[in-house]
Amino acid sequence: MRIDIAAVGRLRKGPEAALVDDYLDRFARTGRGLGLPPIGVIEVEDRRGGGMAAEAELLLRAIPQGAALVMLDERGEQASSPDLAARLGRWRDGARDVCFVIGGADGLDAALRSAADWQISFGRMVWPHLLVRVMLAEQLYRAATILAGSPYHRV
Ligand SMILES: C[S@@+](CC[C@H](N)C(=O)[O-])C[C@H]1O[C@@H](n2cnc3c(N)ncnc32)[C@H](O)[C@@H]1O
Repeated sequence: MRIDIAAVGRLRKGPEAALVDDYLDRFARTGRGLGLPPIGVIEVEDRRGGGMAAEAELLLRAIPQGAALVMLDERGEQASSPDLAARLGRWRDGARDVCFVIGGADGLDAALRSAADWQISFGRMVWPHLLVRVMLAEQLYRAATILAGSPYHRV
């Protein structure tokens, strides 16, 4: 099984990068005992001004073939943390790769979004993609702690 975050844009050194690294490290440590691999980060950047369609093409080329696609979008399902944990456990038990996709400043191309196995929302407001990467990393760590039965997540 592979777990990746595929994102448009480069996360440069700074507070967001430090937080993402911290949560991904914590996920790797917690996940070791659960049969969950460390999370990979795939970044794409369209330098030719091709917009969302060009970004979508770059993302599709970078995303592991056959992975379950979870798109981050404000119009998606407002899932709960236990929902995410349960799905993560099922992908693991089914040895299914999974890739979480975060768009750039313009968002995710509609055609790409329609290819998603699941679209999840962190609320109806729009967040900057760098903060979404931090929140997703924390939610994936939280999901691992739920699967581990550790007290990090309070019901
Ligand atoms: C700045 S937003 C994109 C612009 C936004 N789609 C719009 O139409 O204004 C960048 C990316 O962050 C993610 N994102 C932003 N807000 C989100 C939310 N509330 N829930 C889930 N993902 C979100 C999505 O992947 C989005 O493509």
